Amino acid sequence: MIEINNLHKKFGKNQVLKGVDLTIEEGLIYAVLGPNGSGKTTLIKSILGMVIPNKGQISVLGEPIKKGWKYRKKIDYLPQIANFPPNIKVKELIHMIKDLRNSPAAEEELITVFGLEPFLNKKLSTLSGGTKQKVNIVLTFMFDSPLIILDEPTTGLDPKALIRLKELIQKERARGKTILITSHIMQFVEEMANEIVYLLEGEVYFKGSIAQLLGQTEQTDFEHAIAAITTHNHA
Ligand SMILES: Nc1ncnc2c1ncn2[C@@H]1O[C@H](COP(=O)(O)OP(=O)(O)OP(=O)(O)O)[C@@H](O)[C@H]1O
Repeated sequence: MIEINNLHKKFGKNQVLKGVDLTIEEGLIYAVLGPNGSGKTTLIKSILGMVIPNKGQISVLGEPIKKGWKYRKKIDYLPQIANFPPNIKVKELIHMIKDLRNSPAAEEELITVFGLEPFLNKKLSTLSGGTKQKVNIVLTFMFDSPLIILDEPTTGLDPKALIRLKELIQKERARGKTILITSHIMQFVEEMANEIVYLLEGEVYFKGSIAQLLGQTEQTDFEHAIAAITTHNHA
């Protein structure tokens, strides 16, 4: 699904990615983890073509992404911070994104699932952080792309919305989608991820299942295994 070879990215003197090699298989849920500033968002944005690498190759669905932007239509992306015009109403935003994508969209069920009907005629600037995030989730999941990338999707969600989000992710996975998630919420990662990708010092420091991570770090719970990851050898 995604093939990344020897990816380098620096911002000024800050060398963020120093040779990332990563294969993302179709139909699994991957969690991209790592300390603050380790380059998770930079890696995701490189896959999306929003960050241009200094070196290395990325292919999505067999096509090098340098060849053009059309592959972007195969990706649904939830950004960490979505900056939409504050004066626009929720339903206007949904229509605007549908027009821009020009792909079939199924937003109605998602609006119901996240209880957004009362907010459809409200301006974005009047919404709470969690409600804005629910709107962003609808905007991401209303399309039907084979690859879904979620940057900190749980931000601001109440427990009910979090359950709905988890159900949604599992449903999409069951339909054969590939899903890439970054999150600092280890319980969420533990519940959702089939594969862990841990970035450290610009490289993939660990890649494998949660069971492999527990074995390798000799820990019994996931949170401690993540905390202990750097004191053990490379995968
Ligand atoms: N556009 C940019 N210009 C300059 N520096 C940048 C830019 N984007 C990211 N960086 C820097 O690159 C490093 C990695 O940032 P990135 O957002 O990828 O990390 P992250 O692992 O997603 O962090 P977090 O866990 O805090 O979200 C940071 O030091 C950040 O300051």
